[in-house]
Amino acid sequence: MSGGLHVLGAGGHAKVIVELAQAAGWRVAGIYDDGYLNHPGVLGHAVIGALADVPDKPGVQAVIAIGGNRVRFLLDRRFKALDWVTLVHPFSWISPTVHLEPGAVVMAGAVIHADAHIGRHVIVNTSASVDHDCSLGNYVHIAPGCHLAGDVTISDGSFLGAGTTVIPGCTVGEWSIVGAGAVVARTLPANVTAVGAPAKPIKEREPGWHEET
Ligand SMILES: CC(=O)SCCNC(=O)CCNC(=O)[C@H](O)C(C)(C)COP(=O)(O)OP(=O)(O)OC[C@H]1O[C@@H](n2cnc3c(N)ncnc32)[C@H](O)[C@@H]1OP(=O)(O)O
Repeated sequence: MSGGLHVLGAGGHAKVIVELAQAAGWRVAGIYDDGYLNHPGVLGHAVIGALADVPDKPGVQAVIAIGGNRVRFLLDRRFKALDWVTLVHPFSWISPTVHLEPGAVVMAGAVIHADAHIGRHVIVNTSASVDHDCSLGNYVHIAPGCHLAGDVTISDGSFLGAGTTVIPGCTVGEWSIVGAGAVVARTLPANVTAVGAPAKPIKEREPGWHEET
């Protein structure tokens, strides 16, 4: 932790990430955002440059503080050399059998049970629970208050809105969006937006939409 933590993004989510990092013992080394000019700062920390100014070198420890899954996917692809850290809030609980991939963040009040797998740059947001044997793919975001029962799979890039519940054994396909308050009671396909209880697709996107720049 000696060089401190470089934070990519300076919006509302960055406020939560900065406080999470500090609670976990990190010093903020710098915050970067393309809207850095005249930025008021993040909780007293200046925004020191654009994303292009991030020193993309081995040994530079960093986290992406942007809630949009596609943006985290693109930044992970852009910054090849950074050492992505995992951040775990001291007031969360994670089974020692859980595997967290680089860049994953776990907010206050979250609980992750045995043998869950948490992918790259995943956000397990405030007071979410992830039960035994769940698998969260890369760039997933489960918003505050989501509850995943056992053996659930959330595939790469998918977003679960606040308060979503997923029943045991269900899968959400890649790069799908589930509306706040939904109950996922059947497996959902990739690249859809689904809402309601039970959650049903209401919109569909072309596969690969998240790759477009
Ligand atoms: C700390 C943080 O803040 S983390 C961020 C947490 N953020 C969230 O939880 C936001 C979750 N987002 C939502 O639920 C959004 O409403 C989305 C993603 C489902 C909206 O998707 P869009 O494609 O923009 O849908 P749109 O707003 O056009 O709505 C389409 C229809 O679905 C309905 N709808 C939208 N959201 C929901 C929902 N959560 N549950 C039920 N119905 C919904 C709309 O009323 C609309 O119905 P209508 O066609 O009968 O008028």
